[in-house]
Amino acid sequence: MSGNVVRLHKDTPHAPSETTEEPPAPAAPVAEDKPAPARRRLRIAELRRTVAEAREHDAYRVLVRHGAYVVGGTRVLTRRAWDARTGARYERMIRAAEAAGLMEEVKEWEARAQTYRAARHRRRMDLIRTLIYAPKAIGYATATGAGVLLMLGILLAWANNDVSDVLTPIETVIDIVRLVAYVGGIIWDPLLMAAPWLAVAAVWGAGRRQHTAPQWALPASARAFGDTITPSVVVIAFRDLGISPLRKAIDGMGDVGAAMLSPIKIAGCGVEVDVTLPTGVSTEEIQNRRRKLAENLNRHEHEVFITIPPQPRTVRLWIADSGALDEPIGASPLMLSEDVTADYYTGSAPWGQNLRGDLVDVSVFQRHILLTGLSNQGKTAALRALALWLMFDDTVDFYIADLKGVGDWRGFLGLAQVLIQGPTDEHVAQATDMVEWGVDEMQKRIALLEESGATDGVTRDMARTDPRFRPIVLIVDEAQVAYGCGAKSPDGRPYGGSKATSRYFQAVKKIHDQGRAVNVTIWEGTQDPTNENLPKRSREGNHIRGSLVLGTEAQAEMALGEAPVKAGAAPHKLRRDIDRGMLVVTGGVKMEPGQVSVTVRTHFISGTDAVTLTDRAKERRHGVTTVQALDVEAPVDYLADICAVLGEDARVRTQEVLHRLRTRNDAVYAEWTFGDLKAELEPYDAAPYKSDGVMVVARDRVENAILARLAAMEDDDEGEGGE
Ligand SMILES: Nc1ncnc2c1ncn2[C@@H]1O[C@H](COP(=O)(O)OP(=O)(O)OP(=O)(O)O)[C@@H](O)[C@H]1O
Repeated sequence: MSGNVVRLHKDTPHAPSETTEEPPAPAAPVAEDKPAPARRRLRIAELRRTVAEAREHDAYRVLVRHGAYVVGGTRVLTRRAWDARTGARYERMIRAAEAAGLMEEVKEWEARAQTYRAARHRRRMDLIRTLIYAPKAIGYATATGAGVLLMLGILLAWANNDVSDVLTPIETVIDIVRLVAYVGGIIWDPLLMAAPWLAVAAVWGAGRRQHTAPQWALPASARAFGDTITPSVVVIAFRDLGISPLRKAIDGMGDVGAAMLSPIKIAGCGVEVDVTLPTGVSTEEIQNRRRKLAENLNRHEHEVFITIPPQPRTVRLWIADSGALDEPIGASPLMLSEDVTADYYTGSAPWGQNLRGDLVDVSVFQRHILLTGLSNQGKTAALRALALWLMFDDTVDFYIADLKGVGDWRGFLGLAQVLIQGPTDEHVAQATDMVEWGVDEMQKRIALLEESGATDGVTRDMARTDPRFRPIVLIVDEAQVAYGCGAKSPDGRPYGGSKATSRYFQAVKKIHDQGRAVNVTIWEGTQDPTNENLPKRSREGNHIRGSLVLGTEAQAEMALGEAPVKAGAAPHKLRRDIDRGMLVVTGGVKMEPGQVSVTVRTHFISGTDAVTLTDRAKERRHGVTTVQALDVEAPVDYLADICAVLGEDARVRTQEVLHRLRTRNDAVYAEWTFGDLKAELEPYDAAPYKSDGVMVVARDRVENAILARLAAMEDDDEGEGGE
């Protein structure tokens, strides 16, 4: 049997040019089958595997370790010697300062280098002068020495009365020189032979002290060294980030790379350090390589936080001690004392700890709050923790709508004025009614404040003594249910959405706009934000925005705003299900100048503990009857009422229209005047006009107005968002 074997790759080793019946050699059948690049990749992979296996062998590691100590130690000592004899050190410092953009330091090091060079020049000139005068000086010294020895000899001869003693001192010196030469002759050879070994021992010692071997070859104790965050660990982590200008700059700095770093400070269960970046490297590039940086620092990604401090071209790293973030934080201070008190105006709620381990208190005074996060990560618990503190100020009233309704807020029964619990459209309608009530209350208060002529808004004293100004906190948990509700109220307006007619959204917006100053605030908890379930305008009306873990950076921007996320706030980098209760917060908490967000590990107050606390607060409040179901009134539709009272008449006098409206709904229309009627109809081009000398309302115009309104609502339904 015969056949032609066609080789597609001519560079295949041993490719036969002729017909062959031999089967391929069994030694490398797979490799031979593959094209050259694939074979090369295969070989590289094999090589890597071999190297990795070799690293497992102790003997190989010892060999590499000690070899690297010698090579590295030689490098270290050579550099030291070179530094000691030349201006290289100054040059390096100048390059480091230049790379870090520290121009003041550049000038300082240039001045030092100049001083060093001038001193060296002086020393060299002195040496040359010495060499010129050396023969003469040696001559003088020899003659003087010989003269002194001769004088000594003469004195000796005189003392001993023996003329031969004149030469004794000179002979003694000659004997000593001979002895030294003899001893030198004996030890010179062994010294010559031992010298290389002594040199090797010296460089080996230097290499060992500096850990110049690769990490894998180091003994375990020295390898653990990598867990400690030292300046060189940080510098090497940055150098190996894979950013070329950064690597070049750090290489250029040599062993003074630490000039980029501020002192490394202990901060809670980790350390904090500011790193000034060389020119050409942006803070954003560093943020984008968080995982790699963390790995270079021997940490998990979640253990390294990168923020942007106010100084330009600087990143601030907070690096957790390995595993420290997985340790729970202590119980809430609310659980530790039975005498907790709260003050809406002057106090702040104990919420948790920041990463430095400092307590984080949040002031909720006249602040709207928005907490977001993926489901089941601790949003309700974090929001509830604030209410569980504030309820100890018994001048504060709570109006709560829990649109999940599984009992998370049950403890507030008998404490809150209103507690709506449930996820249906009916519950959304009630929640909307509750928030709209908040708007009415807010407007009443604004009018009252205006009338009173108060100049400092609602003072603490007013809030405590005048029930009309008691702080009101409206809480809507799972607010995405309200924003996403498709149901409409009887007047045709939707509860949900973000349109001009959306009832829940509009009510929240009004409270965001004006509620703060009159002690009407709203706190919302929402899940998994999107533009649909949390409109932009609603997000931005809040003073405190906090986010638990989220899926994407885009969501993080929705939750917290673009600026904090750009500055390093990263709820999307938290770990789902592991970092439960960990919140990235903007506003309301103490921050350093220029800081825009704080990562807070919140204390967890379980449902049972929450009930213990609410029971305690209820005792102090003496029985509040909580309304659990609002009798939602169908909002009045004026246009529809006017149309109805016109009946079959084509035109009806305004006086008659007002009379018929009163008959239809006296509670609403008893006080209506011609002005009210005109104000209602004018925007629809259906205002009363004069006909045969009397003011009338035309039925066709009112009907057209209703049709136009209906069409506008349908357009709204079809259109997008319209925030
Ligand atoms: N601060 C915290 N520390 C540790 N674990 C927490 C913390 N807060 C909440 N958890 C855990 O997370 C679980 C869910 O909490 P919570 O009900 O507040 O989440 P959620 O985000 O409101 O959920 P959903 O959106 O589905 O209603 C709790 O049962 C608790 O086990």
